[in-house]
Amino acid sequence: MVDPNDPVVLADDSVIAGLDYWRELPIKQQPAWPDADAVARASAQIASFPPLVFAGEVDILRERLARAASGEAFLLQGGDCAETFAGATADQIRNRVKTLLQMAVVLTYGASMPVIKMGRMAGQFAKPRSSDTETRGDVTLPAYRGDIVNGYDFTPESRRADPARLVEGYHTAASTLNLIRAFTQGGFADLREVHSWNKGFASNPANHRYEQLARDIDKAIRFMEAAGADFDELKRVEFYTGHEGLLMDYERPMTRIDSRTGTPYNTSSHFLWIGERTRDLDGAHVDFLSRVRNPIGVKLGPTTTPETMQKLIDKLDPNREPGRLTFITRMGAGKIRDALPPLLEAIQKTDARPLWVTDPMHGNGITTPNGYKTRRFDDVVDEVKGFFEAHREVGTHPGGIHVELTGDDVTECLGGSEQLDEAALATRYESLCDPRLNHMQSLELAFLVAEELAK
Ligand SMILES: O=C[C@H](O)[C@H](O)COP(=O)(O)O
Ligand SMILES: C=C(OP(=O)(O)O)C(=O)O
Repeated sequence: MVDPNDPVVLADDSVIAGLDYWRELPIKQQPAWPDADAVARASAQIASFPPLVFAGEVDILRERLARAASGEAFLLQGGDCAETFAGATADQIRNRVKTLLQMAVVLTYGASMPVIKMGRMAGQFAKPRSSDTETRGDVTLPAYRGDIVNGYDFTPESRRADPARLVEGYHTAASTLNLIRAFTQGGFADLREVHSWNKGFASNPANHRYEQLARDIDKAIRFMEAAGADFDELKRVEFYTGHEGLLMDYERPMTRIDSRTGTPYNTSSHFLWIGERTRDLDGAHVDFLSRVRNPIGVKLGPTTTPETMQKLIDKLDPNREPGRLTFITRMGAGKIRDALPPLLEAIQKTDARPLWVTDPMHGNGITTPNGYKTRRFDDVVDEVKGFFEAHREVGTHPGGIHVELTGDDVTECLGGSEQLDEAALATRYESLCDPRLNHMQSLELAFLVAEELAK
């Protein structure tokens, strides 16, 4: 039995109270690994690999998120529902980064507000599922839990949880992050490249609107350059990573002791969130993530009560540290206007000031008669509007948006100005789990959010 205050001796001999107490607690959504020794070997190997992100970067992000929580910045968080190993190609990573940069420009320009850019990238490999199994015809197999656990192909071999995937997950995250860093630090993300981010995407109304905005930005930059401004600072952008902190056999060995402060940081990504299915107050995920220094997000669905919210705050942010806690609401378009205001009102009566972010995707899932999991773009837009309305009503800050998106022209969500219909879903549905906004729908959403922010 582990005592929550017992010191835990880590591989590097640092001693941290309670870091492994989660092992004593109920835990959800973990794979049924067939070979415990192989998992232990894979975890030990990961523990010996270098960190993917550094504690100093994590601290800067916390400061940035604190600004968003107080209404001085806005968080844009987006990327695949489930990253795949095969999808970690230069083209796909670049398209996602370009899409996020374009959205960030639309938001920054439209709302005159700094935008914190964060990819659901370089680690979003593990998925919680509604059911442990999937049945097709008369065959039942383990559900696909993300590439870091098992394969998507519907065969017993592929669906078997394979610990070697943990190590592959680390390497895929490392190469993805390497490319992200090259794109965002090496000149590609320079604001003077604002036009080139639009290149390669199919012509559509959102792209045209973007081109117009890019021309305005260009003009402003040329004017400032002529006036002697030094734009070297524009060459690099801060870009952070985040994923669901779900798979403990990956997250625990990626947690290291910061040599500066002697405290634990999860070095798999800058930001981690706890999902709607694993945010039990007495569960393993909340306990473990309460003990790392990274900024932490928690998904809040429509049944969240003010009492639960308060307990999550006390557990995850006992010191009320600015930027530490983000609530990501995913209520559903039909529920947000009723479900969110009571939470916002309750928080106003406390000393807590979390960052509020809307996830307009996860409460709006539907399945079409032809069997596709999808979302209506109109519902996504409606939830975003409901989020802003609720904050305006209560007087709190709408601080960010969290979306599942891709830079590719997939057909996974219904609607948008291309008016994708049910038949179109069959043409390019590529997500292995939930449907993502395509490039155009993502840009359209950014324009809408910019308008809401500017109101
Ligand atoms: O992304 C979120 C969840 O992993 C996903 O919605 C679960 O989908 P399922 O209900 O098909 O398991
Ligand atoms: C599983 C997810 O969301 P939620 O926990 O809100 O269902 C997700 O964001 O991938």
